[in-house]
Amino acid sequence: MTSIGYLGPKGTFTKIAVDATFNGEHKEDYKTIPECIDAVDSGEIDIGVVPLENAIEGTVQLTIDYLIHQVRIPVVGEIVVPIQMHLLVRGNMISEEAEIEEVHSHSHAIAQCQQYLHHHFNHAKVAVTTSTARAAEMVSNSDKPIAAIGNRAAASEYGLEIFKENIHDYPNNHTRFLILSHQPEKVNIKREAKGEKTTLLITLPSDKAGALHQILSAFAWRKLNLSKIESRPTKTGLGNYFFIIDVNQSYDDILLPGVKAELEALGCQVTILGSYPVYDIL
Ligand SMILES: O=C(O)C(=O)C[C@]1(C(=O)O)C=C[C@@H](O)C=C1
Repeated sequence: MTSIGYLGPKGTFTKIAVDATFNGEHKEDYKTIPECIDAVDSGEIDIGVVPLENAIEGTVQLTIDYLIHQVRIPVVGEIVVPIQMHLLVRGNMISEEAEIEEVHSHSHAIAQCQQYLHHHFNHAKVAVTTSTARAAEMVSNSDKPIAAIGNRAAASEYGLEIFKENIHDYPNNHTRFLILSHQPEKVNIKREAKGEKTTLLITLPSDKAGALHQILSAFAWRKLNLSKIESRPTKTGLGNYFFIIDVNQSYDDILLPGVKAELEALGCQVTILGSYPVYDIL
């Protein structure tokens, strides 16, 4: 049976992404994103699902850096999930905000509720956990007046109440998750894809005027639509970057191989991180 790893425990947004995309496969939870990615790389599990980017807070840097620097696992799919953050507490424990002494959650969830926390919980300690569901689990096991930021699934998984709904700072909130696997034939998804993407990792040859412009024109004159460009440090010194570029189409036989050859002729190093379908969970 195919096994799928995710950032756990049960009740994370990553688990929601997994449940909405895969059928009855064996699902294995991991405490951290690197542990989940390592398990895919070593073959302990067949597929891993990890968060990549949130509409409010941006890239999950731990994920992208791990995929660039530590392992090379093909991206075989993307899942876009709507995100609603709620404040979760133990039932009958808290009647007003002022009683809550601590708020716990994943750093990316805390960042998505920054304004809310600033206006309502300046009195409280805000603490980071390995995931939103881990925070919910902690709150359910504690007899202190503390709260977690998490989703509805975590509230029911850990028997918590929703003290305040939709506390994320901007309404149109989504997170992109990556499906990683060395065995694409094992990836069996129950949804229709809504599009295709290719992600390229590009290293510039040297600090040269107009280099980024030359890279972008290789896509532009072929009329390839980009949906994201991001730079991440190569970690070799200040000013040295990789560029990660998402193109809104699959790796075809002509256009993208043409881009790759053109960039290599300019002295760039080009790695295809994946060419994959995109699934939207509405
Ligand atoms: O902690 C969780 O529930 C996760 O699945 C992680 C994660 C993230 O890293 O971005 C996923 C979606 C939300 O953006 C907040 C947290």
